[in-house]
Amino acid sequence: MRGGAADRSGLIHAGDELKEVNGIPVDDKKPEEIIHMLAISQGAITFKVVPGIKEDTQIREPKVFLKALFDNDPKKDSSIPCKEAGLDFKKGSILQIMSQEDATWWQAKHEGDANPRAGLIPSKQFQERRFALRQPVTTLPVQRTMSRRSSDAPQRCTTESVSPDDVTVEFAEEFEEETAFTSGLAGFRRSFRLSRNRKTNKSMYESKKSEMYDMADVPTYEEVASYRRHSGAKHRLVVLVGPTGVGLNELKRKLLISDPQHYSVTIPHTSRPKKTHETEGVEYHFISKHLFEADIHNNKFIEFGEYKGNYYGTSLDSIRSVLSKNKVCLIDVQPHTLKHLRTAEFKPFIVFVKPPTIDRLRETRKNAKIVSSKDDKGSSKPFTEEDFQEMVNTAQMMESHYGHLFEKVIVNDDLSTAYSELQQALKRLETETQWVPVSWTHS
Ligand SMILES: Nc1ncnc2c1ncn2[C@@H]1O[C@H](COP(=O)(O)OP(=O)(O)OP(=O)(O)O)[C@@H](O)[C@H]1O
Repeated sequence: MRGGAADRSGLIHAGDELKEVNGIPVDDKKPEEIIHMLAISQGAITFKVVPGIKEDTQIREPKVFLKALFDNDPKKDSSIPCKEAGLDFKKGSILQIMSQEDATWWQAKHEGDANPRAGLIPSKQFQERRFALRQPVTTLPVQRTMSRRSSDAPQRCTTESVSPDDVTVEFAEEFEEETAFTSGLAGFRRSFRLSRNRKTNKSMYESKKSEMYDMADVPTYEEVASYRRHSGAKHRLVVLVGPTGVGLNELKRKLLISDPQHYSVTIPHTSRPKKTHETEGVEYHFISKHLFEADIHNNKFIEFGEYKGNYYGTSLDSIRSVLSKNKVCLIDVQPHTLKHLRTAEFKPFIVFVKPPTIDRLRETRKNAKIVSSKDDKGSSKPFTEEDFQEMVNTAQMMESHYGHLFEKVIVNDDLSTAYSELQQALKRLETETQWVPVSWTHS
């Protein structure tokens, strides 16, 4: 093992031929017998070896760090050659790779670990292969969202594709207007309300077919490098993800109120006519349906939906506009959108907001209201048992399919605790070094 006693001694190498152990010839012995001799010997061990060809290229190779995208418990791994030599790690652990010589078992240690001894980890290829064998092709529950769009609508706007968390975007405009607050933060109330409620048959949403392929990916490792934002550089995009009603808007609202000069949200586009009290670029960017469709075609929207025959959407340029003002841009999206945002340009910091247990939801949300999916008005109503259950189930599904993309998980039990956890995480983001995909550090 890299960093183990033999490696550190510098005297014994892979490829050496072992002739004797403690003066006992081992030419005729099986490896298990030699291992047994080693296991029962005490104190210094003497080897007689015929040196093989020395390979020391590894030492000069640059350090490689990988972020683990799955949990690994060698004790439960029946294929590992030696459980004691295995490295235990969790999703999100940063591993320093010490050897990739073996196609099946790499050697690695936890980044920053003072112990130089490496442990065995499954190689990327091996992990992918055994995961594929373990997982029979799963048939995901088919959820169809009824679309009101006309047949000539842009192709990407289809709602016929299916996914485990088949989603709908519901633009609850009336509700947004009801909850309007001070004009300085006006952008906030115009954000999309994202409804992932399967009960609804009133909403329209583009659900990219590629979402199905997300599920086919086997999350193994991602090569990462350390990154620290230098002063004056654009902020990382802050992306909140979570089930409907979990409190994404509430958390965003609190951040905006806390420091409107520092935090901001995007201004959505719409193809609906401007109302008399509205101003272009304040509530929305008002564009024609024709232009909206052209922009959809040109992939200008990160998310878009249709409501009462009008399009609403969040454009990539609206994110760029906030970031170029040197502000922290807060957005909340459907999880399948994440992969489109994971670019060197946006360097998204993805926060998963998770509901607490159902008992705690009952206690904490007694007086809270959720946007109703049962009527067209988007009016708010108290949470029901069904809402709580759905919130918990959706959260589980999101975590199991997209958990490897979340850099921070916050349980929204007590609101002020969740908020201060978020605030602290965002502070650290601006001051501390983080591990990000290596490709983000090349640009
Ligand atoms: N920790 C909490 N304790 C009590 N009430 C909360 C908590 N977090 C949020 N709420 C309340 O729950 C309701 C729904 O919150 P919010 O609108 O922020 O959810 P959301 O995730 O944005 O939902 P949607 O996706 O439907 O827009 C609001 O009334 C909010 O005040």
